Parts: sequence; structure tokens; C-alpha cells
Amino acid sequence: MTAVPGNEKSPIAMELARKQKSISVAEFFEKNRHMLGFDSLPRCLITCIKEAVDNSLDACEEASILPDIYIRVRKVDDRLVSIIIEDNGPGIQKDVLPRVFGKLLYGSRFHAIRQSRGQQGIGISAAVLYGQLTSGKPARITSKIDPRLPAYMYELKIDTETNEPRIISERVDEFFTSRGTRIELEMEAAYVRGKQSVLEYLRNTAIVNPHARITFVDPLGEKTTFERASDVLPKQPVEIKPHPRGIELGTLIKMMQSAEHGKLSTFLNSEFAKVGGYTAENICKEASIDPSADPVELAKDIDAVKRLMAAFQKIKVMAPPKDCLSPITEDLLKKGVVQNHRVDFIATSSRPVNASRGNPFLVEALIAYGGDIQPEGRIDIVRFANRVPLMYQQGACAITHAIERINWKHYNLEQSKGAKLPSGPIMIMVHVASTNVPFTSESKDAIADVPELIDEVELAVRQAARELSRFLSEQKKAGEARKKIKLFEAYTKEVAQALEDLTGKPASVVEAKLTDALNKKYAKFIEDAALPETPVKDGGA
Ligand SMILES: Nc1ncnc2c1ncn2[C@@H]1O[C@H](COP(=O)(O)OP(=O)(O)OP(=O)(O)O)[C@@H](O)[C@H]1O
Repeated sequence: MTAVPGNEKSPIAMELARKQKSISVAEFFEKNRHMLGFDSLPRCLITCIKEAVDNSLDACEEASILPDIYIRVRKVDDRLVSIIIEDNGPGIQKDVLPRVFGKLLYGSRFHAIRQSRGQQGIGISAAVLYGQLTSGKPARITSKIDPRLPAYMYELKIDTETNEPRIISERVDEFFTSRGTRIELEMEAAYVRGKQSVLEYLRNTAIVNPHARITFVDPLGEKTTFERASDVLPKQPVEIKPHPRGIELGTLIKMMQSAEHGKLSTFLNSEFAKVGGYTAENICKEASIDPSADPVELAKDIDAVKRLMAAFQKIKVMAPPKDCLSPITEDLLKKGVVQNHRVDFIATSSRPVNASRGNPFLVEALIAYGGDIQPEGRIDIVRFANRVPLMYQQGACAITHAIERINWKHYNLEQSKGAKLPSGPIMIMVHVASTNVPFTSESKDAIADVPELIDEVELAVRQAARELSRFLSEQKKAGEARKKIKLFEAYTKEVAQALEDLTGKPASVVEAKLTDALNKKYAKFIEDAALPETPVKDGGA
């Protein structure tokens, strides 16, 4: 028998082996912070504020509290800015607080199948890491979990070698009177105005979170408050089991390996959403597997697992439950837009729940046209994932790709030859709500081109676009009719006079009859012409 090789040594291999060492996740992101959205200086500011605001909104909703969030940005010097984000949420327990802010990949949402803004457990600790890296200063966090209890304050940094929090100081804070959490960071960043700015991010956040009040104070001390458009909290999404549709092989094997039920049919029935006893039996039959087979043993047979996967696609399983998702709803989407814009036309659509990789998702879309929307005639695409505005990488996002698949000429819009997008005073807004949004990277800028998802976005946008198409075609007809009316009116007097000469009937009578005939023929358009300049035409859903 030949000995298994492994103990041989060579100087080069030994040298290389000496250099091998594990890397802490904090060290990795310290070197690759662009992956988390920390690249340009304006963007670093948005990323930090976004991470904190997303967490505040998540925490408030989980605790059934109407969010009241305060954000302040101040210039420290030419290079540094300080930021404060304060919420009225449930606060954070003292024993977990240092790890929430001082440890990457630590959070409460990674394992839950339920819609939330946070998914990875990276966001806020990455902001702390960026702050300490560029300013050398610790983050200061103050939190209070009960108005009757004192607030406590921590100053902390992340030890990048161990990915553990390093507490610099801690004390009770008697001045922090209300319940909630305040984060103070200092960092290298730049405050800018325009489309990709903190203010724009907050404006869009307010549109899709109409139940939140958001107050922002900019570096010049100017205060902007986005008031609530609704006093009703969105329904709290419930945690669910994975849906069999689109589940991945590795995930299924992992689930089977840790199955607590001795029978495959019981395992299917208890570990998946919408799989009842009857459906479980049918799946086993389709996969030619004994329903009483042990899932742990079966996990070792890759062919059997593949057959099971195929059966998941073949056997009809009811659509995933909707209560794990929190759609904005068409009404509130419209309300949010109309509160911020003057529009000539608005239509919304919403798709039924679908599933991708075992995760339920749904798509909502809105199209607004005319008024103060993009007066220069360039389309505006506004993207949201789980009620969070996506500000960067529009070109790499499944939402944009779905819009680009549509031939917009069919919808009465202009689209130049070879152009991927239509032109016109149009805004297309899309919200993807999912228990796990498939982002292209950890910075959560763009949604990956997952086929089921891109199809649903396209269907939702097309649905609203059909309403727009009808409106534009009516507008075109009305425009033509108005032209005719004007032309007719310009010559009525002359025509009446000519008819008086020909027929002997008084011109005034003929003119009145002609005007009457005109009014009858174009009644609808004459009414439209009398409407105010920019009526909101609600296309409905
Ligand atoms: N303001 C807050 N109030 C209450 N809990 C909070 C607050 N901020 C953060 N947390 C808690 O800290 C955890 C970690 O937050 P972090 O931003 O690092 O990750 P996440 O939001 O779960 O995921 P992601 O990395 O995708 O943003 C959250 O899961 C939440 O439980």
C-alpha cells in the first residue's frame, strides 16, 4: 500500500505555508471598504447615514413605534464631518450594544425569513469602522430602552484583528431623556447637493416610508422636515419558512441534514411554507422517494435530492404567503409622489407574491408623467428595495434592465433608435419587497438579474405603462381636436358672412349654429381645454 503523501517538504512550499494566516472579516473590509459603499467622499456620508436610518426604521417598526428620526451633519474642518442620527426606537440592550456597533457580521436579521431593510449584520459596524479609520475617533452610542431607566453611553472602536468591540469609555448619560438610540460619528466625507445627496436619499426614504417623520439639519444649519403622510404603521411582516419554489440545492441539503423529523413527508410539511400533508405526499411520489425515508440519510444521495428539487417545480404548491412582506401599497406610493411633485398623470401596479431561491418577493410600480417631473424630458428611474432607496449603480440593476427590455414606442412614448430607455417627462418608480433581496454586492446598490424577479418587474411596469399609453393617446387626440377647434373658430365669422351672402340667412344666426355644432362635436375636448393647466389624471391600477 502506498503511503498517502503529505509530509514531504520543499523550501518554497514551507515559505508559503509560513505566510498562510486567517483574515478577520473586519480586516478584510478595512482594506476593501469600497465593497460596502465607501468609495467617494459624498457617498461615504450617504452610506453611513443610510445604514443608521435603515436600522432606526427597522427597529421602530419591529417595536410598533411610529418612527421619528433626527439627522444632523456638521463640518468639523476641511476634511472631516460629524454626524448624529437619533431615533425614538426601542433602544438596544446594554449587553449587546458593543457588539452591534463593534463587530461586523453581527445582527438580528440574517437568519430570519421576513422582509427587513437590514439583512447582513454589517451596515452600522462598517460605518463605525470607516469613521475610526478616517478620523481616528471612536463612535459614540447612547441608548435608552425605557424612559424610567437611565441611558448609557459607550465610546467604542472595532479591533480589526479580532473583529471585536474595543470599549474606550462608558457611562450613564443623564441628559438623554427619551427612549431610543443616538449614534455620533466623525469621518472623512463631503456634503453635496443634487440627485445623489443625503437630502435626496431622505426625500425618497420619506416617500416609501410615509409613516415616518424625518428631520434633517444640513451643515449650514438649514432644517428640512419630512412630515408623516400616514399615522398608520405598516403591517409588521411575520417570519416564515422557506418556500420550495426556487430553493437551491445546497440550502435543501443543509436543511435535510439538520432535519429533526424521521420522515421525509413530515419534514417537507413542517419545514416549508405552503406544503401541506397532501402536497408533501405528491412531491415524494413525483420524486419516486418513499415518504417515510429519513431526510438525514437521504441528504447523502445527491440524485434523490435533485429529484426532490425537480418535484418542487412540477407539483403545484400554493403561492408563498404575503404576510412576510410589507408592500408600500399603491395608494401610499401615489400619496408619497403627489406630496412631493406636481404631475399630469400617475398610475400604479402591484404584482402577486412570487418566490425566488425560496424567498417570497413582490413588485410594486408607479409611473408619473408631466407636471414638474423631469421637465427636460429625461426619464427618471427611482428604485427601492425593502423600502430603501437605491442611489447608485442604476445601470447594473435588474430594475433598470427590466425597463430596458420594454419597447416604449408601443406605449406612445418616444424612444430614439438604439436607445435603451424612452425619453419624456416621465418617472418610473419600482419597489421590490423580499425576504432576501438578491443584491449584486454587500453595498446593496443594485439588484441582481434573477430571472423570476426581472420578469415580475417588467410585468409590473408594463401594467402601469398601459394606463400611461391610454392617457397619452387621449392627450394626442385632444391636442389634434384643439387645433381643429382653433382653426374653425378663426374662420367662423368669415364663413357665417359668406353663408349669409349665399343663403340670405343672417350671419349672427349662422355663426351661432356653427358654434353650436362645433361645441357638440368636440364637447369632450372643449371641457378638457377648460380644465386647469395640470390636472392629475389618475390612471388607477
Ligand atoms: N437604532 C437601532 N435600534 C435598535 N436596534 C438596532 C439599531 N441599530 C442597529 N440595531 C441592531 O443591530 C443589528 C446590526 O445592525 P447592522 O446595521 O450592523 O446590520 P443589519 O441592519 O442587521 O444588516 P445590514 O448589514 O444588511 O444593514 C441589527 O440587526 C439590529 O438588531
